[in-house]
Amino acid sequence: MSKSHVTVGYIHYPIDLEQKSKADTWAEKLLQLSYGEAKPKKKLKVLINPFGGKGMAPTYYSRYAEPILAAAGCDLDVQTTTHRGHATDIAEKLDINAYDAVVACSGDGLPYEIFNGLAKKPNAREALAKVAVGMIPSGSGNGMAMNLYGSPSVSLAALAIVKGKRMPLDLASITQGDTRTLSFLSQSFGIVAECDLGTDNIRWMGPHRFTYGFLVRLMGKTVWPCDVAVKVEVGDKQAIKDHYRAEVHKEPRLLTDTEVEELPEGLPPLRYGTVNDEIPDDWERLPGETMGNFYAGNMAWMSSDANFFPAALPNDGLLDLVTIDGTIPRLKSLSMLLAVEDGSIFDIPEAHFRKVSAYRLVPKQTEGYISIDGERVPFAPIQVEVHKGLGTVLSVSGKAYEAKGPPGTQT
Ligand SMILES: Nc1ncnc2c1ncn2[C@@H]1O[C@H](COP(=O)(O)OP(=O)(O)OP(=O)(O)O)[C@@H](O)[C@H]1O
Repeated sequence: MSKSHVTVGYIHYPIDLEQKSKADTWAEKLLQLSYGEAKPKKKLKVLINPFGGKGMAPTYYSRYAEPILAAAGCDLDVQTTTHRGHATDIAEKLDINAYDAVVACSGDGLPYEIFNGLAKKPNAREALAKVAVGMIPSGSGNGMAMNLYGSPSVSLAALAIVKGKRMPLDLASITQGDTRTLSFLSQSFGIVAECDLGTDNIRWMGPHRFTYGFLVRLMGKTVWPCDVAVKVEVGDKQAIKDHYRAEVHKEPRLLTDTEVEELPEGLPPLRYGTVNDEIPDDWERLPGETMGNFYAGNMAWMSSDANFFPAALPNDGLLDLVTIDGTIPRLKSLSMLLAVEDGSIFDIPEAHFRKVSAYRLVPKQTEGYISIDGERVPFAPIQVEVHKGLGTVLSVSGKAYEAKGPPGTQT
C-alpha cells in the first residue's frame, strides 16, 4: 500500500489444527478493528460509464477496483451504462432492499444521475436514506471521491468503499421552469460554468482544460450580469470559520431502520416554493451587474486540485456560496486561481463567501452556461434550497470531508 495505490496481498501461516480456534478469534478481532462501525461485505450495485473521462472506467474497474472489492467479500452486481440517463433509470427502478450502496465508476455525472433516479421513486426519502452512493473515480471531474476518500486513486477509493461508513449528505433541490432536480456537488454561473461546460472542444487536455479555459476567458469577457437573492445563514468569513470549527467533529445521527421506513412519501416539500413563486422578503439581494463567478458548493473539492469550498460540511444543511466580481484586476483573478488548490482562496478579500440555505439566480443575458454538478442545464432562472442530510454516501470519516478546512481552523 502506498499513498496513492493499494493492491490485494495474501499471507499464509501454517498452523496446527488445535490452534485453529485461536486463529479464528484473532482473525475476527482483526476484522472488527479494521471495519469499526462500517458494514463488512457490502452488497453493491456498480455502474460503469464506459465514456466517462478518457474512457478508461472499465479498465480501471477491472484492474484496480474489482480485485479489492471481491477480496473483501463484497457482493457485486455490475452493469455498464449504455446511454446518458441510464444510471437515473437504473436507480429509479432499483430494489432498495437488495443493496447497501450504488457505486458509480465514473466522474461526477453518474452520482448526479443516481441521486436523481432515487429521487424519482415514490418513496424517494426512504430510498435516499437507505441506499448510499459511492464513487470509483474514473471521469474527468472526480470531486466526490476527493471529498469522501481524500484521493483520486481508483484502488484507494475501492478500499474506502469496502470500509466506508454511511454518512448523511445534504442535497439541494433545483427548480427551473417546471422541473425539480437534486444537486449533490455544485451549481455554477459565470466563469466556472463557462470553463466547465464551454471547453468540450478541448477535452483531450484532460483536467488542464479547466485552467486553459479560465485563462482564455480571463483575456476576454469576464462579466455575466444576473439578479441574485440569497437566504444567508452565516454571512462573514470569521463566523463561517467558527461554524466550521463547531461542526466539523460532530458525528451526524443516522436514522434508524424504523425511522427510515416511516419517512413520508416523495421528496421533502419546498420551504420557499419554486422559481416561479415570489422571492421571500427576508432574502438578501446581492449585486449582480458585474458578476464574474457565482459558485455554490455542497462539497469542498470541486476536482482533484480545487479545494474551492474549504468550509463546506456534508450535513450542516447549508451550501457554501462564493461570489467574485468580474471587474477585479486580471492579476488578482490569476492569484485566486492559484489559491484554489489549497483552499487559501477563502481568505482573499475579493472572494465573498457566505453559507446559505437557499437562493435564486436570474441570468440577464439570453445565452450562456449554468452548470449543476457539472451537467449543463437551460440558461434560465434557477431557485435552489438545501435539504439537510437528505442523501447518503459512503465515506472514510462518517462525519466530514477529506479536506483541510478554511485557513486557521486546522487543529
Ligand atoms: N454509455 C454512455 N454513453 C454516453 N454517455 C453516457 C453513457 N453512460 C453515461 N453517460 C453520460 O456521461 C456523462 C459524463 O459522465 P461522467 O461524470 O462519468 O464523466 P466525466 O468525464 O467526469 O464527466 P464530464 O463528461 O461531465 O466531464 C454523464 O452525464 C452520463 O449521463
